[in-house]
Amino acid sequence: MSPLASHRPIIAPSILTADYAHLAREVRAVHDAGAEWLHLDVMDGVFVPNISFGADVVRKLRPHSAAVFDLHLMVLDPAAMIPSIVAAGADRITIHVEGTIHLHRIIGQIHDAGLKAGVAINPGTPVAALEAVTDIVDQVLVMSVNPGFGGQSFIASSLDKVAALRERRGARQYLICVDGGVKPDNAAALVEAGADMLVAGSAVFQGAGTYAENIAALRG
Ligand SMILES: O=C(CO)[C@H](O)[C@H](O)COP(=O)(O)O
Ligand SMILES: [Fe+2]
Repeated sequence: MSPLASHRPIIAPSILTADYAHLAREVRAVHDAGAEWLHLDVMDGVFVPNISFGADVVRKLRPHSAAVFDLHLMVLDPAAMIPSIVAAGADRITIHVEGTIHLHRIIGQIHDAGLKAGVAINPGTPVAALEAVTDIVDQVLVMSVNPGFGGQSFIASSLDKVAALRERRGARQYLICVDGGVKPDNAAALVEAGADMLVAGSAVFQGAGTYAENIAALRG
């Protein structure tokens, strides 16, 4: 069973596909449209073949939104970056299993700063890679596209990973999150399989309806 009181998924719009020329307006708009979380993708051009933004942009956006700032660090060796991301106003920080050889230590670093910590796995990484830290993390993130870009197609085998994580969770309290290619046509199946939080970039910012309609469509 989900650790959430009800199994209404948290929707976290990813600003990767928002209008970068008007980011403050965009983050206000999705929060007003009903998104409780905002997903901020930090990319270093090394761990992934793309560069997005860093702590300075997060800090500038912070006064424009009361949403939970959920940072997804797609960077190699995130330890050095974490203090500036914390100071910028992050609420939750997710790092990649594949991005560090000191996973346990960095989760502790995030917790010591008073934030919630998450761990992500790429499509090519099995759920078993999370096993040693699932008792200390607040969320796990299943990447359902290869990280680096918005607007990619959902990788179907991610659904099995979500189901496996729910199966393994037992009494632990971590949220199961999914990121990449999440659309109204796969959101219900993801929630049914056990997803508590859905990241959605293009489905929200480039969907057919208003932001409120696009978010409602994901909640089904
Ligand atoms: O981490 C990410 C990419 O690496 C993004 O959060 C993700 O791609 C969201 O965009 P979309 O919903 O369009 O796939
Ligand atoms: Fe992301």
